[in-house]
Amino acid sequence: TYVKYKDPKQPIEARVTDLLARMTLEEKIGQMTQIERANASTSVIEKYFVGSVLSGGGSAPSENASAAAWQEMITKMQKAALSTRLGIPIIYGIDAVHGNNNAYNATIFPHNVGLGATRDPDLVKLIGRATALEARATGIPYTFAPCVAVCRDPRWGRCYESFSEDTKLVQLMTAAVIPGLQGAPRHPTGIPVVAGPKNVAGCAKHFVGDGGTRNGINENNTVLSFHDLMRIHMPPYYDAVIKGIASVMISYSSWNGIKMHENKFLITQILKEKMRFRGFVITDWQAVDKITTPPHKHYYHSIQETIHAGIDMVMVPYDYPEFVADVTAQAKRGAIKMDRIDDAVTRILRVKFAMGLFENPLPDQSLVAHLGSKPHRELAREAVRKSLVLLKNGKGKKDGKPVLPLTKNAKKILVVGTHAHDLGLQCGGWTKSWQGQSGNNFTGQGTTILEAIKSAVDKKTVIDYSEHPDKGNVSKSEDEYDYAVVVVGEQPYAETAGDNLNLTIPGPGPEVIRKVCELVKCVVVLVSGRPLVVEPYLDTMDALVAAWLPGTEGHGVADVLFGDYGFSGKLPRTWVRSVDQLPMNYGDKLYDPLFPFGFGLTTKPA
Ligand SMILES: OC[C@@H]1[C@@H](O)[C@H](O)[C@@H](O)c2nc(-c3ccccc3)cn21
Repeated sequence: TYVKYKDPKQPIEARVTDLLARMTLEEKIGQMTQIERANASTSVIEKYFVGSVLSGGGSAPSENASAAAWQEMITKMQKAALSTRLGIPIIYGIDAVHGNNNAYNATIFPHNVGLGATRDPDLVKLIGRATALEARATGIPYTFAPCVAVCRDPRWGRCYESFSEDTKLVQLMTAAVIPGLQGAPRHPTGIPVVAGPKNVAGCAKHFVGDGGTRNGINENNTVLSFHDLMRIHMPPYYDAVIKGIASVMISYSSWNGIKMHENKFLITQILKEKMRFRGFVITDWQAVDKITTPPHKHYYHSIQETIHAGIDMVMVPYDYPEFVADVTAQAKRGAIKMDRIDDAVTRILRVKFAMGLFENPLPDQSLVAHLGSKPHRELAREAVRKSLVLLKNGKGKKDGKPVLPLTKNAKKILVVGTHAHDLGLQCGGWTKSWQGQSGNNFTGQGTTILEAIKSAVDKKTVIDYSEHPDKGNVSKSEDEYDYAVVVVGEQPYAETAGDNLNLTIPGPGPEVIRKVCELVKCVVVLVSGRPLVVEPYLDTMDALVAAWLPGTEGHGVADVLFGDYGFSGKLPRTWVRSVDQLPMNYGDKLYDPLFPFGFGLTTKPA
């Protein structure tokens, strides 16, 4: 018999309507349920009609799983979903936020703060496309990206996930990366668009005002008038909707004391009705639990509050039996309205049909070679080059001439610091694991800054490397080293673990800077997710480069240090003198930065 929803020639809305009409309450609630892969067995997927599975940060089928292993895992889950009565495919989501960063051997691109420094939307669009391809290489059709936060306080642990403090720059990058990830919309009507099997569904996050919390405290309270919220934090969502974003993730944070996850006014009236967002709204991880203190305290009621507010899909991710039972009970009692459930399921099905998931539910094995591919690494290297911001170049205590670009045929150079030869540190959080880690063998291929320097300089140049230089090996250096490259910065972090009230350069960075730069002409390369307090050491440095979190392609750092390319990056954020000035953003009346938003020295290619 003819089944309309299975017919790809039918209009999407007709397929949605037909399928919805066939669904039982259990099947509808299943579509609203997203569970973590660790508990997504075929029997659970079948029994609960699960609509979506995710990998939480670092959650992979096995240690250093290959693209094929990822695909195998997802295929198994998808076949379970396709075996259910109506055969609705699952949508598998992951945080591919700077490349497909969970996957071993993926290309790790600079985090968003570095992309903001490039001011290059065409580059960012290509990065979106490459990220989509590397996600599809592992069989994943959905990423929880882009983060379109407007980070207004660098003390926020997620500030590096934000393109900028400036709303317009965030909008520029948002409007670029979404068509990269999803494919370009044919017309700007806000209909969810995922152009083909090499694209992925995106997720603009975290709605709204995640980057505006008090003192940058993660998941805290954003205190703003409605007009300031709309002026500073809302515009990127307008661009996301116009570009056909498939989903929007709600922020853990609150606006004027109201938890975003239960804010019906902003989710339903503003995003869905005023802005005509047509995709689905998803919660953050256990965010339904977390609208109460302690979390989960009134879970039954919290479910009603959040779904009533306009939540469509819930990232449960573990308590799915309780979640499904509670939604079912409240739907049967009319405590949760059926037309709310039908709206949620309609939005989810609309995205699944729009992205061709019914026609192509299974991973495409022909794509595995794109994971960490050479062209993507070249693209990432270009992004690194364009993201570095040159903050100081010369006028040191020595002879005051520009120090950069460095000469490639020095007799002897010194490379020092914790971040000179550490792939993990240059990638930052959300890399292979949720929090990231230091070390050189966890994420597969990549080039450290030291390795890049070694391959850039003349083979006759002697390079002394010392992670922690002591007085000894630099004391007799006055005439020994042509220059030193000092690479220091932050340890990896994600979310609340990154909240930081002092923004000092972590030890032993400051002492390494002092020790080496007082004796040798030095270029300091700062690897951090945000501006740090550098004023106390600035005079001792001959040059200072903000490298942000560049990712695996360290060659991009050497490319500009040695003048193969000129420096072009511009600050996407204000560089404060001291945390006492915070919050202080471009456009504020009181604005006295060490380096202003948009600052960046340039050099000519050597
Ligand atoms: O990884 C899924 C989402 C991600 O997309 C969101 O941007 C982020 O806020 C987030 N935090 C957790 C998470 C936080 C604490 C413990 C376990 C998981 C999970 N997630």
